[in-house]
Amino acid sequence: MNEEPLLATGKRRFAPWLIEPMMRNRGIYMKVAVAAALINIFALVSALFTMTVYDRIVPNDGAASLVGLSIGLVFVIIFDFVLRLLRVYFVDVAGANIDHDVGETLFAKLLALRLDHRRGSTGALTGLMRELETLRDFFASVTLTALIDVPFIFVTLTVIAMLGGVLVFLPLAMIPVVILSGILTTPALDRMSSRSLGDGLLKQTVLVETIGSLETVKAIGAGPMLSGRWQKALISHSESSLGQRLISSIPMTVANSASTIAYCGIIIVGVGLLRSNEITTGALLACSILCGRALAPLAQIATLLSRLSATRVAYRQINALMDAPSEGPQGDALHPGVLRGQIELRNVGFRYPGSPEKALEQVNLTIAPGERVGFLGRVGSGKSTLARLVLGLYEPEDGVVMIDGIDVRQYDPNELRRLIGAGMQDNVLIAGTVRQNICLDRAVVDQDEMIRATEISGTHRFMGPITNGYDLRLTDRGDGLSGGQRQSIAIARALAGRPQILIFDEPSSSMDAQTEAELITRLHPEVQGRTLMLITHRTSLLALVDRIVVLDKGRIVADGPRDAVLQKLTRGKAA
Ligand SMILES: Nc1ncnc2c1ncn2[C@@H]1O[C@H](COP(=O)(O)OP(=O)(O)OP(=O)(O)O)[C@@H](O)[C@H]1O
Repeated sequence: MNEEPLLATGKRRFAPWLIEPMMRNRGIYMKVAVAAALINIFALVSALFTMTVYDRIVPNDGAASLVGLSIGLVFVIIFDFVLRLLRVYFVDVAGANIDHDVGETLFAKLLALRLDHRRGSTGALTGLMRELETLRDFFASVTLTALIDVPFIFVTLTVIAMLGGVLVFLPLAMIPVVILSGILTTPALDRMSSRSLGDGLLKQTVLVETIGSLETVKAIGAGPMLSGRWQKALISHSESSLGQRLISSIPMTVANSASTIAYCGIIIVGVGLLRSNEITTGALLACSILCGRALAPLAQIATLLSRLSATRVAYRQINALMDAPSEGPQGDALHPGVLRGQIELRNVGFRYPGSPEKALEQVNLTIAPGERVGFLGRVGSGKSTLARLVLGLYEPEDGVVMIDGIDVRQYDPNELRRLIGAGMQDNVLIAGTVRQNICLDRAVVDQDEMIRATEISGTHRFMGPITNGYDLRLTDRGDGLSGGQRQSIAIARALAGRPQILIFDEPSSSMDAQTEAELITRLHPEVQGRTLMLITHRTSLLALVDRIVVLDKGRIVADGPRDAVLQKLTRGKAA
């Protein structure tokens, strides 16, 4: 089990993966700012309308003026309505754009992530990707526009001061109270958001693990154990989420109470001022309305602060993923057009992250173009690891792995792997049709090439005769097919496009002897002239190779012509 912590710590700077999409949307945010500014100005109008009605129209019985004012007010209300709708629309558009751009960068990063720098389990990584939604929710939230409202708090307060004099001190006094409540709760909220995210990832880990291997979980009776883990994760997550919600509600509640206190204060003090004729009734009413307007953004800022906390935690985690090293060279990668097929490992040593033992040690091996080599060795001797290093999935700790005399780290990893046909041990198929699984959107693999590959691998025999054969939809990992059928499709996938290098890791382990024998007969002409690395425990497959390399505890212990090595091994066993 991976013992690394799920959550990364530190680093707060804003990264280009977020800033650049935000900057690309600055035009939209400008429109939001203009709409928000106009909405704030219109908010003053209704208060001034009330004041005019009470101070000028009621005493003078000016019905005509009231009609005129009301018509003006209707226009203002319609404008305000349209602007509010537009504000929501623009913020949503910007949020969706940022979500799309960041999501694309994040997925590309996930694909390019060096396997030795992968943190946490599959479930935790899935959970981390979901945190993108927290970021999107923040940038697509209208609450964000509260920031634009902040300067207007002071505009509104100035109008209150002009109309009600000392009354302005009541809402003014509430501002530091609300800000202080936000500042004081932020550290606890940060801690709770971080804990809640960690607990959420733990929950996701149990969930993904259980769903991904439901059949095995049921078959081996691991349900109660996983139920226990799920219960624990649920309790922990609901506790931390509760704490998070509770703390985040404090500044919001303070803001609401502060608004009520200021409003009541204005009425109480205002009545005194009214009696001493220092203000008019209209001014008192306008001040009480404006007080609510002035403090409303504060409640929104409090909401923003609580969202900011969760967003900051999500940002840090995603940023840690973005900062992890990517595959391929730092500078310009080499783009191999074709490969000759020469493979060389020079003094290669390799250790899996966190493992005390080396999986490979001082491996020296040269495979000439067109040479077909079988790899034998006991369980855990390092055969699959060798294949992973040739594919550039991991980097060697010592020495160098070269293809056609070039360090594999210099190549563009995707292009290199497109030129190598690989059938790895687990034969995982991707959700989609059988055709998609074999062709993988590769231009070089047309329908004829697909059929040619499936005829060799044996897939055509079971997919050809059924109605929707190649369009049969597979669920993720290829569940719904037998192990041997999955293996056959994986072989077709590797052969399609006639790659110059072929790597097979136990290609026939799930096949019966008859199917395997037929596969060997069909593969024989196919592998001629290609470089073949064939990892196997089955001696029957060795008919395909001319040379055998034997590994033991990560070292090469025998290397030579097939029959000579096999004889040596048989003699060794007999002795
Ligand atoms: N992803 C991994 N993380 C950590 N250690 C690993 C990982 N994969 C393999 N190992 C370890 O590396 C060593 C070599 O494993 P490898 O899979 O290369 O052996 P193998 O010869 O292919 O075995 P098998 O015949 O069982 O497939 C083993 O000790 C194994 O425990």
